[in-house]
Amino acid sequence: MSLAPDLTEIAARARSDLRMGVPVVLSGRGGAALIMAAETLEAQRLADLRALGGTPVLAITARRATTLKARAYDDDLARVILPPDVSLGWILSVADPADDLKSPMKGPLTSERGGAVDLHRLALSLVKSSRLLPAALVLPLTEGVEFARRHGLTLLDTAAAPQLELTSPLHPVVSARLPLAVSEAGRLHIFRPEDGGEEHYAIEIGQPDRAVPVLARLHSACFTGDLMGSLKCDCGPQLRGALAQMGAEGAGVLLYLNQEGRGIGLANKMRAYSLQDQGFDTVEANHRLGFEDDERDFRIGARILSLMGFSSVRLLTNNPAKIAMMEQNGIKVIERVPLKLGENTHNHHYLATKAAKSGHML
Ligand SMILES: Nc1nc2c(ncn2[C@@H]2O[C@H](COP(=O)(O)OP(=O)(O)OP(=O)(O)O)[C@@H](O)[C@H]2O)c(=O)[nH]1
Ligand SMILES: [Zn+2]
Repeated sequence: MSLAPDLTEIAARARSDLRMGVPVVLSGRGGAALIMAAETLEAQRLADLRALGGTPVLAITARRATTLKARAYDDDLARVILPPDVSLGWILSVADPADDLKSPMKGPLTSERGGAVDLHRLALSLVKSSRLLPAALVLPLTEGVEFARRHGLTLLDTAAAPQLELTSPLHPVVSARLPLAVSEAGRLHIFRPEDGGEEHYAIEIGQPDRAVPVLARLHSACFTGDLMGSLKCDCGPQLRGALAQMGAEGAGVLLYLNQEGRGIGLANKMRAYSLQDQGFDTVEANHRLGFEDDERDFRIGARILSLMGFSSVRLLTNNPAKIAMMEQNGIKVIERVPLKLGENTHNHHYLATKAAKSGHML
């Protein structure tokens, strides 16, 4: 055992740096690069980056590139070449679709073609998992180790692990009795990832028999719906409805997964809401921001169920992707239990879009 952080831990440090606007050095088989998140970039750091010379690019996802009509030569991402007089405002307007309709012409944007893109791809996964806008400045470096040491920057060297797994293993921390309105026999369990990231919770109702399928719900955090009573989605009524059903049956498990906004974070979800006010639906808004429809990692839910000793569930959901992910990750879905609650005039279109575009069962 070493006192030094392992790669997953260094990746977690890198995410904190990117959120603060501090650059990170990536190194791998394809060379080395200095990266910065577009969202947290400051004018002085952009000037410092320019002073280093070389040719930085702005890595964006193919989703964002489609909206911007930039060529994505690298399948899932595009490397947009910075104009010689690049400004902070230009970078932010490529990264953030907020003003796309007001000032549509950012280009024409020219994309880089050929060469290795592993580090660009890693940069985008890091900014995405930092819950920032999916856009990163990437400047190739001739040498990474000494550069990182000289500037005191985090160095993430993936040469030994090109397929770096950014989802960290989870461990139970504590559980305690929690009497609830739906059942006095409630218990709250806390699970913490090894990399110090967001904790996830499980509410166990009663004492479900591990040998039979348990009534289960994988609920993704929705600050607006769960706590504020937002009418834009159905999360609050679904959360309370699922707990009520478990209380009525006397047993169940509800996972409260901190994957706000289908995994894009609350700030990005609010960006998506602004785009929805400009006329885009929930899926289009995610795409314009540069995200996939759903960025959640449902392996987390499957792992928590396994850690709690459950191997088969009666899953409360209308989402076929959740069922597929459970099955792929070792949890048998014996039955789908529909959960249709909370439709209103504000979320009618949102629910219809989920049915039409994400295959939700009505
Ligand atoms: N990005 C984005 N996320 C949203 C939007 N509306 C709600 N959400 C998030 O979507 C998630 C809702 O997840 P779930 O309740 O698991 O819903 P689901 O995937 O439709 O599946 P079931 O409810 O099980 O059928 C929460 O994390 C919400 O914060 C939106 O317009 N955009
Ligand atoms: Zn919601």
